[in-house]
Amino acid sequence: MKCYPVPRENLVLSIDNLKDDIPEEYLSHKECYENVIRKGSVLYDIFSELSKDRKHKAHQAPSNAYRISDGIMQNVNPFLLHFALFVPAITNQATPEQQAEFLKHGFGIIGTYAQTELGHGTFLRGLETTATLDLETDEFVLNSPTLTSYKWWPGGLGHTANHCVVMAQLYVKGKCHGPHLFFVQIRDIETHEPLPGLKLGEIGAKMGFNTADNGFLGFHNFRIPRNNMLMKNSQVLKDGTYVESKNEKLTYGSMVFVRVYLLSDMAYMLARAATISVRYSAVRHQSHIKPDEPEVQILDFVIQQHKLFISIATSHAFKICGLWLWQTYSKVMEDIGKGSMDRLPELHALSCCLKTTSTRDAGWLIEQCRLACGGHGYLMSSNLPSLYTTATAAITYEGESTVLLLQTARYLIKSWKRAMEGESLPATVSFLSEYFNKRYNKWENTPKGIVDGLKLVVAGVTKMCAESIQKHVSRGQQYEEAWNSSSVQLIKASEAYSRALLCEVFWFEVDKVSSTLSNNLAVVLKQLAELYITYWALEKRGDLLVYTTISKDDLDKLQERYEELLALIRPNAVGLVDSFDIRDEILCSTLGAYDGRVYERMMEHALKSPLNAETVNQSFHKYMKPVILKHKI
Ligand SMILES: CCCCCCCCCCCCCCCCCC(=O)SCCNC(=O)CCNC(=O)[C@H](O)C(C)(C)COP(=O)(O)OP(=O)(O)OC[C@H]1O[C@@H](n2cnc3c(N)ncnc32)[C@H](O)[C@@H]1OP(=O)(O)O
Ligand SMILES: Cc1cc2nc3c(=O)[nH]c(=O)nc-3n(C[C@H](O)[C@H](O)[C@H](O)COP(=O)(O)OP(=O)(O)OC[C@H]3O[C@@H](n4cnc5c(N)ncnc54)[C@H](O)[C@@H]3O)c2cc1C
Repeated sequence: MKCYPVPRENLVLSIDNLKDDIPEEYLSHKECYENVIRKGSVLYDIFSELSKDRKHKAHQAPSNAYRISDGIMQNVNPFLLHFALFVPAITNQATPEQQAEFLKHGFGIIGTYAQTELGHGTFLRGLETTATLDLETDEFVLNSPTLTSYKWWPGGLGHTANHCVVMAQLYVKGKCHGPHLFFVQIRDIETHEPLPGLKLGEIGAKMGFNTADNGFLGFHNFRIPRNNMLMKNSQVLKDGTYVESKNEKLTYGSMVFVRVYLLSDMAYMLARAATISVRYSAVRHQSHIKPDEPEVQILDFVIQQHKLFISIATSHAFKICGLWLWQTYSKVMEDIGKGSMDRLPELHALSCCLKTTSTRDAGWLIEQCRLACGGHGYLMSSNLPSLYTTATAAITYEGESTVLLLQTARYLIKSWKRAMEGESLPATVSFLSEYFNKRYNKWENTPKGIVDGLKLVVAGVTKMCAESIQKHVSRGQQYEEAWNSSSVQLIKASEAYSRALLCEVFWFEVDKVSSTLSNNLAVVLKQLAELYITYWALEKRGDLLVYTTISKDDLDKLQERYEELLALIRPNAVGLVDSFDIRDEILCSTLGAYDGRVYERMMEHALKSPLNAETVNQSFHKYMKPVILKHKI
């Protein structure tokens, strides 16, 4: 994509529309939506101008351009779903002819991804919306047969989108073929009124994501052409013949795409939080370390470093693992294009557990960054509350975290069985065979040794799960019941697996590139990678004591090394967050701006509160005064 400034004369709306008179947090729910549409429409116009030469391609990494909207809107862009899922669903699931047809208007249509329903989000096979082929008219008839079948949650569906990709149960000649995707227009392009046969609205205020305009949608005998089913993988022919996909799970491909991408997105969210809290901790002086010396920068407290440096390290871990996972994704998609589905289960397993761990970690680490800013972190103007609610939404959307971990566990158990049967396994799980064949070394107190130890934990917990399932089966439970009985341990296996993966990929990728970097940079990157791995070894010390030969003495040495690393990173901490290179306009934080004018910015922002527009609020005269006067002696 060419990144030149768009000439103003090419834009329908003035760039001045991007400015806010009142900070977003003081607006009502409705005003907030209208405000982000005002700003979002300018951005949409700019993005479409910038993308004019960019051809939509399947499995293409998202452009970073959308980061700009993080600065323009402190909340979520209601057009996000258009870029994040609507267009990718079409490019990945539609035939080339359909893509040309559905995307011919480019940015002239605004779409969303309507899959989740009131009654089902996780269990896709349980979705109730139906798409029934009418052979006579060559159309599908869409219906929402129950209240629980209403689409519920899609971003931008409430008021913004005029099209969507809908997941519905496909019925042909009375037979259900399971969930399939359909391209559906939902609003008139000119009037924006919902089309007849649809019931459309917004689902109401949420914990965060409030400007995402999440909506509901019901269908009543709503007709679309047969060709509107996305037919790259499976087809319905004019005579009603159903042509099966090579793998029915390819329909879930758009979710895999976003799950893979979320790792990089979480790296960025965490970089923003770390930048704010590390800069603030360098500006703020409070309390003494030595009683007779001046008050210190709070960043000099080792416990503050412990709270914050893990966020810097984790952001790098996610960024590097995100690239690795993206490359894996691209390779698997290329293979699928050539007809080989061999690595699809592995990709699914990797993307499920890494999406879960990265979103969960980002959530609690952003919260930790907020707490590390004391009271001021609680202010909306710090931007940490907003970062937190946006990041934690990702723990649930695009696949609920427990559910996705159970998907990875399924793969681990299968792989364990294959190891027992002597089959060779993909590189990402080959350590299970080594464990089964008892080929493991004595504990080694190095990053590589820790990575090996974490893999032993995965293998040990996976073995325990397999035995637990077997035990329940031998006591008379069906396999699926035994699975449910063992689910606490299965989650543990998946969590351990994602931690081992993150540590391994981070360490080995940094090691690999370090020879190409300047010595200074290589040293700092390695310190961050080692900090990350040592942090997790100490956090998981219980598991390491159970499943490896680590000793108390080894753990004491690791603790010592961890504290050494904090001290080594301390002088570079501000430089490290500066190197994330996030502009103040995108950081949107009174606490974290580059110039360190924390207190001045806080006061300037406080004065923007509508309550400060007058010295006495009218509610005083209306309500307080009569009460005060009544009780006045
Ligand atoms: C300017 C540019 C801007 C660009 C912007 C980019 C920005 C990105 C940032 C992100 C922003 C996102 C915004 C918010 C979006 C939220 C959207 C949503 O939530 S949308 C809604 C999201 N909703 C969800 O995520 C719903 C979650 N639920 C699900 O995905 C499924 O129901 C399920 C996977 C849980 C089960 O499915 P089910 O059919 O019951 O399957 P079974 O369990 O019976 O397993 C049978 C076999 O299938 C296998 N397999 C399964 N899946 C896959 C796969 N994908 N593949 C391969 N294999 C798969 C499985 O391993 C097993 O294998 P085996 O063991 O037999 O060998
Ligand atoms: C901010 C936000 C934006 C969203 N945007 C979109 C969108 O654009 N488009 C869209 O289609 N959807 C969207 N969603 C919906 C989202 O994808 C679903 O909410 C999500 O997939 C979780 O499904 P659920 O709500 O059915 O949770 P549930 O599955 O009902 O989860 C409830 C509890 O049940 C547990 N549970 C469920 N099944 C199992 C199981 N098999 N084993 C063990 N435990 C289980 C879960 O772990 C959880 O604890 C969005 C959601 C949010 C919060």
